[in-house]
Amino acid sequence: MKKYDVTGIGNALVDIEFKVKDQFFADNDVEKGLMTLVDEDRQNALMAVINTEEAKKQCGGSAGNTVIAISQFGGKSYYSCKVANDELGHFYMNDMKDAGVSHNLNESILAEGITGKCLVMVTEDAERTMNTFLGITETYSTADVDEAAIKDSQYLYIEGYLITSENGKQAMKHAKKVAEENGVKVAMTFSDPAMVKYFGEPMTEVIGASVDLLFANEEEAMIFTGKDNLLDAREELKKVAKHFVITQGKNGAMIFDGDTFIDIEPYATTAIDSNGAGDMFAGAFMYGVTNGHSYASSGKLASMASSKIVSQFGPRLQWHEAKDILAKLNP
Ligand SMILES: OC[C@H]1O[C@H](O)[C@H](O)[C@@H]1O
Repeated sequence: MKKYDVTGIGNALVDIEFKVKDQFFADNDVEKGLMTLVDEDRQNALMAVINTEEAKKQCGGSAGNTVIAISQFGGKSYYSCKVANDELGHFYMNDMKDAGVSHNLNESILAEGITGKCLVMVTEDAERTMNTFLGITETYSTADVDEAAIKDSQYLYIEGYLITSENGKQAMKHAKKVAEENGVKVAMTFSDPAMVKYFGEPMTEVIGASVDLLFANEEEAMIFTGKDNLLDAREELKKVAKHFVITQGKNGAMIFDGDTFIDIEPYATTAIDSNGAGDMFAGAFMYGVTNGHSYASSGKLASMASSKIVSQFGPRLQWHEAKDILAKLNP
């Protein structure tokens, strides 16, 4: 019996999420729809032109959102990450604890520096655009990987955003090696189209021979495989992942269970904010597969949960919402 269902590794970022009009991007020279890395001055300049009082502040990061989702459904998750000894670092640590996620953060060992922050800009079409200053999480390295937690988990979950630095890439490879040497399954997410567009080669290097479970959206699947249609892309993905999930937005998702493809129906909703929809899908799905559900049932749970997430502002469910969704899955 493992202590954790899933141990995640990824960037620890405090999200400052707010609504903008499309004009905001033109006025402030921001590229819509992507995650763009920025320096602290640039982020502060953007902060100066938004109404921060209307913004929502929560601990985030792609894998962070996923391990929180696992916890909210009743799973046991652990997050191996890095924040600084500053106000946002303490906020992050406490928010993770309140979300029921075990972690490697400890007040007495937080390093000096600046905690990473992500400005999440949400437009009326529910699209999310992110400008991220990584701060101290940019130094996340092999030394920060919690090997004991990985060994005591059913799955290691690797966030694709770590690929932007050499030390992040080494941490991904090291964590994967520790997992594989100890019979722990390896799951990975591409995180964002920009990660496979600009870091396709290092991403392939991290994947190595294969991963057990891969999460991608349609755009990421096609960019990574170099195919211009999903049918070809999904055939190519079989070469690098034993099982995989391709999320398809309002069209649901498809799962490859190692043998056949399973179509997952979407749940109709009015989309408000797509931030964290993929993270929620992965979290609900991994809760399912580590807690005795079939791939089809886990996919259904994930589809219900991610449709709920896009219907509201922010990447996290309320605890009672997670409970309600589970109750609908197992009436
Ligand atoms: O996937 C969404 C997450 O990615 C970014 O890292 C933000 O923190 C946001 O919460």
